[in-house]
Amino acid sequence: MSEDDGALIELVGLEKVFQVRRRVRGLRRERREVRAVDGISFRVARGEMVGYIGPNGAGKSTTIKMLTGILTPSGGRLRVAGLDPARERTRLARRIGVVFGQRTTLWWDLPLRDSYGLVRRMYRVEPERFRANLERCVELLDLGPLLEVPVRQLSLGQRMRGDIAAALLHDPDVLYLDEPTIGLDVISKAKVRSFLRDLNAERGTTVLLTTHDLTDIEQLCSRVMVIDHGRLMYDGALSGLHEVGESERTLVVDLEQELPPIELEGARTVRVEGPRQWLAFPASASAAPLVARVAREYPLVDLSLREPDIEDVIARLYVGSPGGAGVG
Ligand SMILES: Nc1ncnc2c1ncn2[C@@H]1O[C@H](COP(=O)(O)OP(=O)(O)OP(=O)(O)O)[C@@H](O)[C@H]1O
Repeated sequence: MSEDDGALIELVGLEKVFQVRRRVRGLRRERREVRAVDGISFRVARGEMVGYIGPNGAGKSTTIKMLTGILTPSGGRLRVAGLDPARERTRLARRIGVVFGQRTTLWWDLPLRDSYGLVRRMYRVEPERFRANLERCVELLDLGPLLEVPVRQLSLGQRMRGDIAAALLHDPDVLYLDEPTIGLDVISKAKVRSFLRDLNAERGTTVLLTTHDLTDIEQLCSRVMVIDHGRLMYDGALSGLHEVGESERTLVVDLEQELPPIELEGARTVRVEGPRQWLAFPASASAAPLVARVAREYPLVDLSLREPDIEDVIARLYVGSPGGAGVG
């Protein structure tokens, strides 16, 4: 791959196998292989913002670690910004930024400003560029009042904003975000999301986002990849998940009086509460014939249609996979 064809990240049949030793019966040990990433291929073009989701243990972190060069793949090919991450880790570090929601890359005892100074020296960012980038991050992430505060005194939301700024001071082409909104309150989440949207729109920064919060994906990513058991289960628009997840829509009907569960072909009554009943039917089917039949055969007062909840769709997708688990 060259960077000219627009792909900034390219994986071809990527694999990572861990050898784990388990103690079995007394002192005997058994070797076991864990295929954490089991032949994954995808391309991410410059400027894309892609969600990378899956249940716990699916292989997301292992993929990200290979993309940053921390782990060496067991098989397959991998290029990021035209570089081989494991072999050219130092050169790659100048092109990527990484934010882990669960841990900070900042120095606990130092005020944010000093942490940023260290980042500048580590990445040898030119003073002018550093000043401009810092100014921009401070303004957009509301960091002004926090610059002199030691990191250990920051709230989780403040620290996360501080971490995001630290990952961007050297103008990376690619930003990996691992659970960037985990544990944040509603306002902090909104701030982080709006900053990432602006960053992507204005700078064209390519973003790969791992999250368990589907609102992050809904609000930020036009494309989502679903991984389970180290394999790519889905790669496409978030809306397309409804089709592969065999999701259902729900017709909520209010009848004139309490009645036994409605029985109609092509729908099943999933809930009855007094005169209100919930009818589930395949999301791919049209609602019109069902509505017409309910109206014809039952004393109807009102009705409404509910679209499938994306969380349900993804949970279904995981459950449908071999040995699948629930949403992590
Ligand atoms: N260093 C390691 N040694 C052995 N097995 C590992 C190692 N790192 C990860 N694994 C295993 O590889 C599989 C994938 O783990 P990974 O951390 O990539 O999943 P994940 O999708 O990031 O999960 P989570 O959402 O819980 O962070 C799991 O079965 C895990 O136990």
